[in-house]
Amino acid sequence: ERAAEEAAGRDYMRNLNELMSKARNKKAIADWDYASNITKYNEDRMLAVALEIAEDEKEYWKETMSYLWREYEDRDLKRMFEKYSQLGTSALPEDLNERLISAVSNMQSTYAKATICDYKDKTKCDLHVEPEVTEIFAKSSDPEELKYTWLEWHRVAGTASKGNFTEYVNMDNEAAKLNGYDSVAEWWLSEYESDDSEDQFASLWAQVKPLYQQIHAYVRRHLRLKYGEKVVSAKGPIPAHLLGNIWAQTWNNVEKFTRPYPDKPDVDVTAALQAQNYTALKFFKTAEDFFTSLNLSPMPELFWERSIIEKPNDGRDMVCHASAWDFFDAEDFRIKQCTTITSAFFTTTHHEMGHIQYYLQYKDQPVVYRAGANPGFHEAVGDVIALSVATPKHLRVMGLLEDGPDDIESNINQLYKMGLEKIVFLPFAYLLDLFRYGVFRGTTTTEDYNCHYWQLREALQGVEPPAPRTEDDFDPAAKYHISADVEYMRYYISYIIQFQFHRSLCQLAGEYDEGDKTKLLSNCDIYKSAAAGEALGKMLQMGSSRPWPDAMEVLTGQRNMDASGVLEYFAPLHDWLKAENERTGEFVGWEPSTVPYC
Ligand SMILES: C=C(C[SeH])C(=O)N1CCC[C@H]1C(=O)O
Ligand SMILES: [Zn+2]
Repeated sequence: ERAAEEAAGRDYMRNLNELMSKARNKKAIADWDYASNITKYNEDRMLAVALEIAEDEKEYWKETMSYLWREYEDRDLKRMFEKYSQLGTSALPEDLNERLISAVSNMQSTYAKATICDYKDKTKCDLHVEPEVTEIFAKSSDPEELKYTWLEWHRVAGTASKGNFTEYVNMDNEAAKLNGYDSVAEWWLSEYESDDSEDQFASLWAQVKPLYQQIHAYVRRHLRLKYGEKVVSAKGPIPAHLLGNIWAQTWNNVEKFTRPYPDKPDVDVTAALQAQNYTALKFFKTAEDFFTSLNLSPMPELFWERSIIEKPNDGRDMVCHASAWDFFDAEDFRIKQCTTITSAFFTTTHHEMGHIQYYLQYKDQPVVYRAGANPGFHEAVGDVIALSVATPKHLRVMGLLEDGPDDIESNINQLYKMGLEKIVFLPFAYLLDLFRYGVFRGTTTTEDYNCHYWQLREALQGVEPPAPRTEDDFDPAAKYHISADVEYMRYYISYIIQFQFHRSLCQLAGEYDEGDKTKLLSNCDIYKSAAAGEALGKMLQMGSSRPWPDAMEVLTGQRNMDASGVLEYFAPLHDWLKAENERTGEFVGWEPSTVPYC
């Protein structure tokens, strides 16, 4: 009897995966058309398609729940039913779903259309966050210009979305409850398939916090030397507008005037890329070449035809924030990004192509399994490749860096550059969703959004706003992912596990060996390693068909996330920073901010 039931369930599931492939394809097309050309027509069509598909999914769900899948013996079949039993936002009554979709698309279009006037030329008022504001933060060292730009961007892109954000939180929490969760926080956490994910995340932070505090202290000292102690105090948090990035999430742009050994030859990768006439297309072809050097998949013809790799100059409004898209038909995969020729975008291109590679590797899975083993895995694929590309060894292979000394000082400089991207980012990524967990759970109310956000920014990141803030401001929405309802803990996890993946791949490539001090993890390049490529491909092909510890085990032999990879990679830098901060007597950590923001 049960066998017959399961056989019927198996047939049903095959059919449902086909139906869902078509539905998700239709939705992806409508979402893509809106994101790549924000017009009323495209917004209305995106909404109509989403509501139509939500109604279809409600029907499928009733049928799905009529099967006795909880008693099935076939674990795989049971897992598929379990995933489909999560209806998501389609569980909402149509009117509430419409309010949810509208609130998010209003925030998205506010963010995409937001412009500010130039500090030096107040008649030039068409500056977007990409590329103009990003470029100002990369190049300016005028504290007044940076403060003005920071305040204006947070006004036009943050404050403007406070109302829609509250509507989105209320609607999304309704959907969470209809899916059996207390709030969206628990729903997002369920993606990590452990009952103690929050504790795991906190334990990871405890492991890396000492390293972060050392690099924070070192950078604050050099910013104080540059801007003076009226602008940068000796023991307080660092003002957020001086760190080379509008969100202070990575600090690469302060590297050139804060590096440990300034007289060692340095490579300005951006200048080298521009000098060698790199184009957006060449960024993509170079990234593709790395993946094929590992015997992984090339980009399909359709990818080159349908991707948008540069900001169109037809004046349209679009979502410039880089993204990679699966159209769930096993053929159509695209990237949309407004590439500029900088080392940051060279890295981003590898990051986005990592998503596409994951889509390609799991494209033959049932559509319900076409996702990362957990959201952090999807963000880690491209970054793992970029860790090899960023090594002096690989940059020389590419002709972007002349030969130079491979001495200790150069290695510390290299680790410092990587630390400004990878260590610095950890508290930022962690706090962004600690903030939203609090909002979804109601421990942060509409009256204290901004206060709680800045309390977390000070407590974990040791940064403070460039000027007083009030609850009339809503600084969180000035970050794309908050305005676009994109979960962010995935990046925090990615920046931890990518070093576990990197270590295993380097061992497989013969580029690293724990006992061999001459093979530094930070100088490993897996380029052209078939062994590494095969192991990576095996993990990626699994998609979300198994719990993520099974996928991690396939590549690393480990079944848990831990900071051992990142701590091993940066160990020489950690030692150097501790000695340097002691030598200079720099206070490690920070005293409370004196800027009013609550
Ligand atoms: C490049 C993407 C698209 Se998935 C991105 O949003 N990233 C990649 C690094 C962290 C995060 C960010 O920009 O905030
Ligand atoms: Zn990504």
